[in-house]
Amino acid sequence: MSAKPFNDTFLKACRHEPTEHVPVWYMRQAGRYQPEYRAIRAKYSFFEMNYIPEVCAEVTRLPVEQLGVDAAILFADIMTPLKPIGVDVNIESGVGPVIANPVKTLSDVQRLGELDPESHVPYIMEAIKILRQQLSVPLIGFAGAPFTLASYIIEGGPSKHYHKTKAFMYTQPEAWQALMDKLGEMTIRYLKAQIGAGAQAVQVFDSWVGALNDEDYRTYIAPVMHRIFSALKETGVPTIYFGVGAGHLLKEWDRLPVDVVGLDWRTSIRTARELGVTKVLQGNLDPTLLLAPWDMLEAKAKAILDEGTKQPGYIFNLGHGVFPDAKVETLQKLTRFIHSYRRDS
Ligand SMILES: Cc1c2[nH]c(c1CCC(=O)O)Cc1[nH]c(c(CCC(=O)O)c1C)Cc1[nH]c(c(CCC(=O)O)c1C)Cc1[nH]c(c(C)c1CCC(=O)O)C2
Repeated sequence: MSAKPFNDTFLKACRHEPTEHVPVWYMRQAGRYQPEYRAIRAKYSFFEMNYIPEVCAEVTRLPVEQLGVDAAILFADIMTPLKPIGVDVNIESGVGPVIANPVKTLSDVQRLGELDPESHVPYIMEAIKILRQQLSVPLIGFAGAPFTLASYIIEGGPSKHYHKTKAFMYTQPEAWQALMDKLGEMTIRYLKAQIGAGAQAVQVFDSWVGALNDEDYRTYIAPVMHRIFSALKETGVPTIYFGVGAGHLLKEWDRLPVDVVGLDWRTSIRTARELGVTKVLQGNLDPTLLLAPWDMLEAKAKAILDEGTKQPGYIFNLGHGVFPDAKVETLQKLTRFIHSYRRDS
């Protein structure tokens, strides 16, 4: 049991409530920039780290203890629930997810199974239960969103332009719909199971949905995202929606029953507010700035804090994940700076 009092700053911000300091956590706060992570990773494959709840919990706790952030994010991958439903995926270091049996047709979609979290990913629920005993900050669960998962399943790996994915969407509407239904249902089950096990907030990563224009987003994606966030609303646990290069979709996102919108580094908080986004905002320091001189990094972080804290309900984060070449010391210093920040007026 942790002796520290529980720090609920992050959860308060998710609920639009004022907080004494600005809560901060970092996407990819567990990863290769940490020597301790690299040492553990040297012993296991990515999914082995996932399968052993004690290892998963240790890697999840590492950045909380090392950086002093206000939330933990479960150590897993957006691909984790796809393996048990029949996607032959591997995580290759420096590449990302690689899929041996990409989906090409409706029958490929129909072959994908239904996720039963208790029997398919019991290790995830076990890791969450262990972490809830150990952590004195909230634990964020997460999942990939249907478009982003579909992009890996259809392309077979990382992609630049998502040609195959979009061609599939345009030319095989019935199969696309079936895939969205299946992945939407999987996401709901997976996140509800994480919440049932103790996750105190959930983030849905739609990293690559910015590849769609706003009309296609409305047609092909908004309905399934609506279904997911409506289903999660019943749990009362705060939800976060994040995407990269998705600034043009923010008006659509503001209509979803989601609590927090995660901004990538391209769209400023001011722009999001000017577009009329009313949700709690999370973000969005360009992660490359972690490599810049400290004075520049501090000035950019301060400018973001000045914008973000204009109203209650703001969470500091990076505008995408920490890169492997970031320094632990820089993230420690940044975290201290965020915590010491107070608005001038
Ligand atoms: C698109 C996406 C993936 N995975 C994820 C996303 C959405 C976020 C984003 O846009 O970055 C989400 C993710 N992946 C991982 C986490 C763990 C929690 C955390 O943020 O600390 C989370 C939340 C661990 C991981 N997932 C991965 C690593 C690196 C694995 C290793 O040690 O080799 C980690 C720590 C692998 C992975 N998995 C994926 C990619 C692009 C990569 C990175 C490729 C690389 O740089 O090696 C798919």
